[in-house]
Amino acid sequence: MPRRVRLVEVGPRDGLQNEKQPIDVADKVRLVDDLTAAGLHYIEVGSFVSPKWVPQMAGSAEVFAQIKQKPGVTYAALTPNLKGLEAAIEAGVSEVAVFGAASEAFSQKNINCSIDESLARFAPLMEAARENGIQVRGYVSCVLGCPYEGEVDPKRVAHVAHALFAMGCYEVSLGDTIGTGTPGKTRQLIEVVSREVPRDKLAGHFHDTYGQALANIYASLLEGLCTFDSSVAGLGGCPYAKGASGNVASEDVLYMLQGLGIETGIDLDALIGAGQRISEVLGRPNGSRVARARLSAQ
Ligand SMILES: CC(C)(COP(=O)([O-])OP(=O)([O-])OC[C@H]1O[C@@H](n2cnc3c(N)ncnc32)[C@H](O)[C@@H]1OP(=O)([O-])[O-])[C@@H](O)C(=O)NCCC(=O)NCCSC(=O)C[C@@](C)(O)CC(=O)[O-]
Repeated sequence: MPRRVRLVEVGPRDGLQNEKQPIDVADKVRLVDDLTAAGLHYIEVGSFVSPKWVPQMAGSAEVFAQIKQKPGVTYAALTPNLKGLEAAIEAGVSEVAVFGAASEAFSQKNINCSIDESLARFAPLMEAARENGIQVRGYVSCVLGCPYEGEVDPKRVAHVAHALFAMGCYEVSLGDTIGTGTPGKTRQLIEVVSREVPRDKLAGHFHDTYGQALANIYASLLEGLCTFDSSVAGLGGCPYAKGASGNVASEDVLYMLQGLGIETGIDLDALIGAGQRISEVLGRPNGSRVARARLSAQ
């Protein structure tokens, strides 16, 4: 079991990208600033993708311009291609993420190209990122199931994860996009993928659609992973995975890690405050069970 875990907060991006209602730039900025104040060291702020595909992320450059960036904290963005990277550089972003999939059908639906084409698209992005001193993280979606193809062979995940790692992604986040994974399958997946990418270069990204996310994180901890993506108040879903609920709530992950005596450097009360504020802005119940329990006990 690791002594310290790194939490990658994806709420402002993965969480908000799926919202139907418009969200003001000021509310997004407040969310990121609240997360910084809660002690997060890595915040995925937005994405530079086609506004026709994901309209909610269209204001990402303005959000980056207005957030208060604290030294030592990484403020990252998703970029699907060179055009996205150029927009991110223009907005002063210092770390980006590329996103591929282990399923052909999901790759087509999400980024309008095959897996091989996506990897070819990432190559010039990686080169330009290197030239500009920008670190690149990689995502693989559908690692434990695909909304269009069903079961996904772990070897296919390992192939894409290895390709991303080999082209220069410093870390590869394994996305259970539709949350169908269970702890045994998660352990098996990590066992297979870690033959191609070292465990300390892998992260877990679990959606909680089937209520398995915390169990899957625990299983991943047992397998030696020590980086996890999560979303404050359990915000989110995926625009290209119908019915997918949010990422596991950051507050719930933090509570579990604290119970295991694992350090993160994050203040749970401040995080609960951030999650409650954005839930009220969105007019929806707080998706964190820990937050709901704590707030109802006040
Ligand atoms: C990848 C594309 C652009 C391909 O979309 P395309 O239509 O094949 O792209 P294209 O190169 O043919 O260009 C078409 C138009 O898009 C524009 N365009 C092209 N690139 C960009 C860009 N970067 N920023 C802004 N505009 C762009 C381009 O300029 C052109 O504009 P037009 O001439 O028609 O006016 C599109 O499919 C897209 O934007 N997809 C994004 C989908 C997305 O953001 N999904 C959610 C994130 S992934 C996720 O949530 C999963 C994850 C990471 O959390 C892990 C997990 O849980 O699984």
